[in-house]
Amino acid sequence: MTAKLIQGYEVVIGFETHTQLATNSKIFSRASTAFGAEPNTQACAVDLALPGTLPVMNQQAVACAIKLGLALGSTIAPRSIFARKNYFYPDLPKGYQISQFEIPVVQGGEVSFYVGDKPHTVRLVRAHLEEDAGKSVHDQFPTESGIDLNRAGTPLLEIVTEPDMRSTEEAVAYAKELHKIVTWIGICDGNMQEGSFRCDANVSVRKPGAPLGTRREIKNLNSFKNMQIAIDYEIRWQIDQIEDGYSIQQATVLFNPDTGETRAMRTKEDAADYRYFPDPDLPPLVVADSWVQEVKAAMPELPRAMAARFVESYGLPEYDATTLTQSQDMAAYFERTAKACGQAKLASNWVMGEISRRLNTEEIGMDAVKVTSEQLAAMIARISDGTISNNAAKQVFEALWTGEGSDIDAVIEAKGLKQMNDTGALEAIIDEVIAANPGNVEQYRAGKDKAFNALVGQVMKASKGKANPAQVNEVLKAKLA
Ligand SMILES: Nc1ncnc2c1ncn2[C@@H]1O[C@H](COP(=O)(O)OP(=O)(O)OP(=O)(O)O)[C@@H](O)[C@H]1O
Ligand SMILES: [Mg+2]
Ligand SMILES: [Mg+2]
Repeated sequence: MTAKLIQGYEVVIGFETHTQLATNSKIFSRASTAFGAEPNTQACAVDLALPGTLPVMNQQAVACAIKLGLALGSTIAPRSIFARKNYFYPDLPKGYQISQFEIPVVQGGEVSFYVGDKPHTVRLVRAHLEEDAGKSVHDQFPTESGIDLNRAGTPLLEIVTEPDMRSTEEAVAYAKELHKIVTWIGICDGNMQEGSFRCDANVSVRKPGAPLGTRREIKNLNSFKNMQIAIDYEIRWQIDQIEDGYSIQQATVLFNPDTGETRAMRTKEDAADYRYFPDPDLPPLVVADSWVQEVKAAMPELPRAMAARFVESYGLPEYDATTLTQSQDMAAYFERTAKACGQAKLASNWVMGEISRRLNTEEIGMDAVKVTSEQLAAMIARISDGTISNNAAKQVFEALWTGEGSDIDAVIEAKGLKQMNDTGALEAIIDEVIAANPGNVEQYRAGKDKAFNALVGQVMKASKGKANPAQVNEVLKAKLA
């Protein structure tokens, strides 16, 4: 792999992503995981590890891990172990976090994606189940910090990659692909603002061919935009340090969105500092193959498989298929439209074009789309049967989107958008245009294509845009021959 160098340095990036699993209750207790409750109303005795309580594994969380493993071609460990990761922090009243260390439930696998039109693959090391900690609240009280333990015990799947990424673009593309997959298979709601999908980017730089440089880990990047700014800044900062003669210290750094800079928070613990040991309260996690098969049978079709099918069965270009499978909603909408009108490429053009453009400008999702797939299909049918032109269709679409009309034929009628399909009337117009533009006619006969286009323009204008351009071409050519 040839990587782009920055000032003669190669960039190396590895990701740890904490995905909050979409379970109703916590990983080891029955407390709710709903977001936004009053502070400290959703942490029970188990989440706090009060004496006499015991954690009980949430089966749903394990099912989520199995799904991810199946989606990414990983090995699902038949037997994995929970460990205590010991550290002190005010939002961790137990003094340890239950995590998986030596034997995680998901091992290996890979994520494949495109950067532009170049395919990339990032290998996974592992994905392990763990509980989240609480939250320290620093902006509620002027002189004190608060602790909110609602998040304590929320199930997380930490997905760890090999240090396989070689640029910021690649890292962001990886994160977007992973985000797409975890939301697609329904194990995570993907809400980055609420912290459901938190990425830590481990960044180092080195001269090509040199051993790996020392990494600094940027914590909790909560938007793709911030991710890009933070990694870019971190790369520059590390190169500047090295060029100035300093060495890089392994550290955990925070990104400040207000300044666009990263700043060291603490020097990084090594695994040994956590004094990991198997949690005596939890037996090994045993996943029978029959369970894996059961989950597999219920897996939805994955985005890449779906894209391949769109190419195969609808004859779509690769680009269309990849774009349409950016989200399940969009893919489903496309497919309903294509099936209903039998014009897959036209359906794809409208979904990727007009529909996407309007969703973007109005900052709404597919769930709030204002033209139903039935309406779009009916409109496309009117384009392909020659009732309206593509241009007229834009006006129909506008009326549907704004709610001005809902029945396609009624809108076409009311706006007078019907294409002229009466050959006699069209011929009359063309005769008039030919008579009125002898100059253009002469030029066309002398071999000037431009003059022909001018005549087509005149006919379209005279028909008030209702002539069918293909038909105009045909009749005009015949008459001029
Ligand atoms: N030299 C390096 N440059 C960039 N990334 C690296 C380098 N070495 C390791 N990494 C990446 O750093 C990440 C390390 O994650 P891992 O969970 O194994 O350990 P950790 O960060 O020490 O633990 P913790 O979960 O406590 O943060 C991996 O994604 C790995 O690919
Ligand atoms: Mg980690
Ligand atoms: Mg880490």
